[in-house]
Amino acid sequence: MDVFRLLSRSAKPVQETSQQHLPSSGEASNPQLFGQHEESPPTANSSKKRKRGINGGVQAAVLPAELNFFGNAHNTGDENGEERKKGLSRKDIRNERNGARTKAGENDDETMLDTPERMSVVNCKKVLRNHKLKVIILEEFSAQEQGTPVIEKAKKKKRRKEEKTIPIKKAKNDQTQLYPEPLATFAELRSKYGVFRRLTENLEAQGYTVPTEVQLGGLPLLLGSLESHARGDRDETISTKPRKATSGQGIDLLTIAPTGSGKTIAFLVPVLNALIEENKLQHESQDSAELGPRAIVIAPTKELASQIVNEARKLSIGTGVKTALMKKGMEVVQKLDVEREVDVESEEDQSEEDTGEIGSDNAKSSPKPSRKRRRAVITKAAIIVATPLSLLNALKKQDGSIALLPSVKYLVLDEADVLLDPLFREQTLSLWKSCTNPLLRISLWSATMGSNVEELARKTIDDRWESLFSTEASQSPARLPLVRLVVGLKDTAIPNVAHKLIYAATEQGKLLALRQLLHPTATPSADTTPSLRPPFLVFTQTIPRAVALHAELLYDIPPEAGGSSRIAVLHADLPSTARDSTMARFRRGEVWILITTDLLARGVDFRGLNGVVNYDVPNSAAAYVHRVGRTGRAGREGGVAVTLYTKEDVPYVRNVANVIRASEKLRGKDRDNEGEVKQWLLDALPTPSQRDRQRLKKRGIESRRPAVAGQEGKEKTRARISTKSGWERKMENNRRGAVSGSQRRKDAEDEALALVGDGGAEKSDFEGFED
Ligand SMILES: Nc1ncnc2c1ncn2[C@@H]1O[C@H](COP(=O)(O)OP(=O)(O)OP(=O)(O)O)[C@@H](O)[C@H]1O
Repeated sequence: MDVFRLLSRSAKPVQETSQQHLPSSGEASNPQLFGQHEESPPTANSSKKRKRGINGGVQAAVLPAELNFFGNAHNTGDENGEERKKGLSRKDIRNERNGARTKAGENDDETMLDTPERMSVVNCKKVLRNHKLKVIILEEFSAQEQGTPVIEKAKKKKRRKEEKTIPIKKAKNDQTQLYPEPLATFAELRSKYGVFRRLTENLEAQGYTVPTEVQLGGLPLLLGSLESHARGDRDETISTKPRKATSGQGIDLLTIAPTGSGKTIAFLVPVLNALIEENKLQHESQDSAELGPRAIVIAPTKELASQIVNEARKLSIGTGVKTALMKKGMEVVQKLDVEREVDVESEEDQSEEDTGEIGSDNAKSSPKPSRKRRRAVITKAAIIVATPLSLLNALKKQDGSIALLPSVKYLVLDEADVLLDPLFREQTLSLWKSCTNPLLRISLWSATMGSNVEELARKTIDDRWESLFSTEASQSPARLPLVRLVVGLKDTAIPNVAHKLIYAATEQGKLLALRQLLHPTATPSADTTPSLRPPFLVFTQTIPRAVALHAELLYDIPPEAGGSSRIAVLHADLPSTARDSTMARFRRGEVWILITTDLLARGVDFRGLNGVVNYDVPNSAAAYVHRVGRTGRAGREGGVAVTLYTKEDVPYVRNVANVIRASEKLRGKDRDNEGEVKQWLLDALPTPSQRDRQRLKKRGIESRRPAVAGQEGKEKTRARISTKSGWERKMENNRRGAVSGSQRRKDAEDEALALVGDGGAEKSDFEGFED
């Protein structure tokens, strides 16, 4: 069924241009965003300046075999094909490959593998550069510093400051760049890093062929030991020994990588692998629930949190590691103030608890919080995925303090910039501080990260360290370095999405423009930008606007195409079950147009999404990056991002225009006449002041905020979404007024008649006039 034809009222169906590759109809392309069409390394007489990007127009050069690690999405298939012809099963092929690199036995316990092939630093550098990966040590703690009591360190630090010598932390302009050996194939997870067989099999079962950039850069950093990463220009071979999860080595990582680039896998695999290893080391009979949760993943929305849980569960099948979504009524740790009751109750409910993990009915059926007979369902999951508030509520004790989480060794902040934004900052930092394990490893992930967030992360790591080891007697364990991994250009939208910036002048103009997008009347001719086709998301600034837009568009879809059931609205004011069901219907393809707020702007992964409409201009450049990043996931081509703007938005559109321009440059459209944002437009758009930008980020466009009590006239109605003109509204109001007036008069007359009837009770025998 052609969704577009059904949706369109156009007499002439829009013809697809040959360039249109729609993600929902086509095969997913290579999930890597950069590097596939890279030229061969420059020769002595070739220019140093090279054109990059997936559509850079550069002819794909044939790389020497030892460099061509990432063009092998097809190679892998071909090789498999060849080996299959030889009659080898997939498992045989895998074993043979693993065997070729390593002599790893069948036993998963044998995680230290033979030294596999290594890449030279020169090649590492080339590959990292081609894939636009940059790894920097933000904070490093020298060997002499390790194990020194903090008081001494502080004294030393003070002395250094006084002497104006090199501080412990390297100065910003003196950061050390790392060149970790990139992960060429997922098979290397096992052969080079000793990742557990079951985990790699689960990964393989998802059908991924090549690692994305963030995976090829991030996984070696998190799975290998830092000493193994080549530094600077030393051309040495690189050791990639698997690190023992419990040894406390490793790094804290801050990752900035494009939307849809597979960050979830990049943070889940190392955590799961470490937990499987810990499970193996634990005494078999020991109840894992006694340990408490060992990893916490924090995400800003319930939708993203449950998506991470699904991903983690798929990866951990058969590994014994449980993941739970934090839900109301679920307990994470035993809090002292409810301890006695918990002990009694938890014993009573032992059988129930055995199945008691996230999503199970146990969580739902947990009793309503009654202070006296509180029945705590303490989760046995090793990984808890939660929004900041849901976890904080579960940790809150009766006296208002927060219970500690000493068992947690891995803390992951997904969408870290928003979690450390004022909206969530206090909650996130409280949770971070409650993780008191000295071996805690933290990783922060997002597609956008301001320097203030980076600074806050560094400060929190420092403060936490000093508060944990502030006594002279305490000997601090080895301090972990803080590393930053950047993929592509920081704070830029993905290059595989086509952007459209449409001036609609007024609110009514926007509605007309959106209807025009839904039902185009003309065949796109010269315009090479693919048209918007369902399924797509529509973002509004506020919940009332999302609700109003939904009401306005509800009957725009013809009944033969499914009618109003094809369009839905999702926002934070809806009950949890309604949110879940709308998400499920959208994922199943039953809903084609989903109107929402920034609730779905971050992290949520809809694989076949064709487009995003910014009905209201996003509040910041970062918000734009995340909203449009809901399409074009995992390298899929054909996604479209449409932004409508009115004259009220003009002062702020530059933010968006700059992001579009940078993303088109990344795509190779850097000449003025090729891109959506022409130079004349950029010149004409005003640059918002810092204050304006901050105000916009905090409050959005003022006129679109819901009316508050006391607002009159135009102020009150400006946020309204409707195609009706003011005059039509007035006439409608007059009509409504007239109808209700006449109704009132009729009611009054009826009342009067009734009174007359009552008053004449004594005349009840009146039987009419005689003739
Ligand atoms: N190596 C891979 N090959 C193909 N697809 C992949 C690969 N890794 C992840 N994916 C898919 O890419 C999509 C995006 O992944 P994910 O949600 O982790 O992105 P993200 O980087 O977290 O995005 P965002 O910044 O929007 O949160 C998912 O559908 C995932 O299944």
